Amino acid sequence: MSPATDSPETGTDQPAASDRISALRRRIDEIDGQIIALWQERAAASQEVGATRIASGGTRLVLSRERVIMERYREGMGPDGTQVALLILRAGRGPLGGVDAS
Ligand SMILES: O=C(O)C(=O)C[C@]1(C(=O)O)C=C[C@@H](O)C=C1
Repeated sequence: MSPATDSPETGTDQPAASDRISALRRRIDEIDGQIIALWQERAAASQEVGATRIASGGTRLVLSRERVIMERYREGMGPDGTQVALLILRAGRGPLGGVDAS
């Protein structure tokens, strides 16, 4: 670890490459922060949808809607999109999901 930062070394001794890697890492850190914030916002929205539906006598899940979402991620991200969608949907279930199997 560098003493000047909490980020690991860039892995190269070449200054130009190291500077470029550091700049790209700053952008990656920004993107990660946005992904985390969006993940949390989505999970909260999804949990409110579920709570609202249950309170009005509906079901907790709507599997046809989940299929549409999984297809959107698969189309946008390729085969890995299905796994991403499953994790996103699981986050949205939150405390409504009952016992966590993980
Ligand atoms: O769109 C809904 O009806 C939701 O409840 C939200 C959501 C989701 O996280 O996208 C969550 C559970 C449902 O099974 C389907 C979708």
